[in-house]
Amino acid sequence: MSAQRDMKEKSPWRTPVTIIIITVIGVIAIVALVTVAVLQNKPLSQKYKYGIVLDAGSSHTALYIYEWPAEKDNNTGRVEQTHSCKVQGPGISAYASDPWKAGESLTDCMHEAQQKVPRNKHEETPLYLGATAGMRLLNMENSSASDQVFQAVEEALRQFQFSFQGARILSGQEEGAFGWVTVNYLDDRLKQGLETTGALDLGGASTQISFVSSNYDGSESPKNSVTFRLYGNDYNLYTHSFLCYGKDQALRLTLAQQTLSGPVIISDPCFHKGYTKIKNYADLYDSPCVSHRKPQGAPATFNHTGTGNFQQCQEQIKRIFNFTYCKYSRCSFNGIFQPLVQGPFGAFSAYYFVMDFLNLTDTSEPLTEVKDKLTKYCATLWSEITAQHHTVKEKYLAEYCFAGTYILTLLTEGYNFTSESYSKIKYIKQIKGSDAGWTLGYMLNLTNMIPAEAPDSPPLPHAGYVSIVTIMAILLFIVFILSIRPLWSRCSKQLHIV
Ligand SMILES: Nc1ccn([C@@H]2O[C@H](COP(=O)(O)OP(=O)(O)O)[C@@H](O)[C@H]2O)c(=O)n1
Ligand SMILES: [Ca+2]
Repeated sequence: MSAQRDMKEKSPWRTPVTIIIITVIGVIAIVALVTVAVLQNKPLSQKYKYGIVLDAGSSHTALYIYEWPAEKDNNTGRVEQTHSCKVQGPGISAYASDPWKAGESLTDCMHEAQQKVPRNKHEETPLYLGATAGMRLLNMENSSASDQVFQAVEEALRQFQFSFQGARILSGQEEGAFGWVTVNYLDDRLKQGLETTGALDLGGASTQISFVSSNYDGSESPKNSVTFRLYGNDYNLYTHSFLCYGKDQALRLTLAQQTLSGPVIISDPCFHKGYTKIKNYADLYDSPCVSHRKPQGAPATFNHTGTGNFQQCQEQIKRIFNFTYCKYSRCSFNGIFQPLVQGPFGAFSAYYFVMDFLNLTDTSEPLTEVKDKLTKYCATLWSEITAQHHTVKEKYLAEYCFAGTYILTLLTEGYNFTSESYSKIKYIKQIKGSDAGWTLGYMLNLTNMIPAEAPDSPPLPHAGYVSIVTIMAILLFIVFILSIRPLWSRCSKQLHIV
């Protein structure tokens, strides 16, 4: 017994200094464990990647900068638009006779992009330019002029340090499908496999409609069908792009059918009473959408005069749609197949700009009321309109009655939206800070940022992992304190005795 006691008393564990050292080491070890566990799993939130897309539209070019977290596997982190820049001047197709100016026009926005993307990221940042209906029309009309515009634009873009990936014309199908991808990606509908939103895009020279229809398998009109496999879900998308049915070309089509006989005065119900302007026949017919209809022996100019009548304007617009032939089970117009519209829709670009200007974006309002309001707007005298909106450019201001009427006619007569399905349209400019349009979908596709299969989800989200490690560390600490408590009390007793 006494020998045993001697051994215990001589044990180094029993000296107060040792116990203090063990306690301090234990506490440091636990604090270190928690710190390492938390830091190792903390997302490296400062590291981003960037991508730049130039949307060379028929009326103007816009630059978009996108950003996404770099640490996510295969770049599957959320992509967001961080900046946009509107290029001064017209779309690149307007520089056909002066191609180098098309390249030059982009430099201001490109310099802005240089400022916005961190310098050390420039070389690795992909830069794309996609051109839409304006260049499609120029290419049809004069393909060498279109090539020269592309040459000039490419040369200008290569001057920058970004990783230039090329400039090209998007097909109408691509334009429609990528617009649909953008809207559904931003709404988080793809990742979660939710019901998708259709996309309605109204440009100046073309317009796109894209949606998933449960009773459409793509076989009836394969050229209107695009299939995607995204996050493990298959989508069979109906899409169509109507060239010449963007709002600026549709206005030409509408006016052209009123000038068939080459009159000197045109009384136009789509323009306000009191509006009158001398216009050139040559300018009106300077587009492949209408050039073949130019009246023979027409005078050089005509007097474009408004009468401000929504009903008659709608009648004029209806005449630019051909409903007489359809070789499919059902058509929208001009013999183009279209299943019945289905589900919610997002309407963006000029759909939004026009309806926002007219205060008609509230689609919970009955369609009859929307038409009543537009009837009143169109009937307002031009002098009153200009007085109410003196900051808006006259050319744009003059066209809102036409544009609003065109939108309602295209949706209800062209695409067959009913008062019920119309209420499922949302006029949108942006979703969560990113513009609705084809550019984001285009970049996501070219950078393979939407995987075909659903990514393996981690067993626990980051916050859950950190919580568990913290709880474990606290429990370990409590167990540790409890285990050294007897040693501490013995130690203090010893100190007392000493
Ligand atoms: N603030 C704005 C910006 C554009 N817009 C119109 O939106 C349309 C944009 O078309 P776009 O240039 O993208 O032409 P596409 O190549 O897509 O046919 C044009 O008709 C513009 O006039 C508008 O009404 N208000
Ligand atoms: Ca566009």
